[in-house]
Amino acid sequence: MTNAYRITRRIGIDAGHRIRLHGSKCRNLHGHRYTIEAVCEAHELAGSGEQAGMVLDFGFLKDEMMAEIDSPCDHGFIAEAADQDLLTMFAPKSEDAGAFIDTLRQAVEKQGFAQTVETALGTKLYVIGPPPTAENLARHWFERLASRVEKRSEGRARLVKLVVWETPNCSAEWPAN
Ligand SMILES: Nc1nc2c(c(=O)[nH]1)N=C([C@H](O)[C@H](O)COP(=O)(O)OP(=O)(O)OP(=O)(O)O)CN2
Repeated sequence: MTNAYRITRRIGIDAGHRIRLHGSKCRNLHGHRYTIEAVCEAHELAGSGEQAGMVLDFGFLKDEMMAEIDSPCDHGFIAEAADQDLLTMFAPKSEDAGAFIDTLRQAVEKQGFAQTVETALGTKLYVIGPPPTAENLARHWFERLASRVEKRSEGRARLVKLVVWETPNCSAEWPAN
């Protein structure tokens, strides 16, 4: 296999979550300062234009990570679609909780996630299918970001890994190789 250039861009977001079925403290509502790293590779660097000599402009990569990760999730709450009790807490008082949750689940089914600020407190809610562990978030954000990297680099670069640091000591990455 031919060698490749590799770049990494890091962003940080603050978000709340809980691991519904966790046997210990992580079933509580709590927050993390997540650090998210996107690793991109290209076999050749851009030969001309403003990205000459680059896999993908770090600034462009940041833009895409902000749009896909920061904008919907920063200072929001990340929930699992099956977490009925939690989603009921977020349901606006004016709306039937069942209908609110059904709408979120349909969006998750259709596009892999749901996002809204039409919640009881008007706060950001981001819903994914599986429990919001570091592993699942790494895979989720990888899948959301991959096509953006390809498009923004005009097909030159590909996202090869997304790493989620949930605490300064704990990270998960997708894919592992
Ligand atoms: N493999 C995983 N294990 C755990 C996850 C996870 O996403 N993947 N998540 C949690 C909890 O969300 C928890 O907040 C983090 O766990 P823990 O390391 O126990 O938390 P600390 O605050 O003790 O972390 P420090 O870095 O030691 O401060 C649990 N497990």
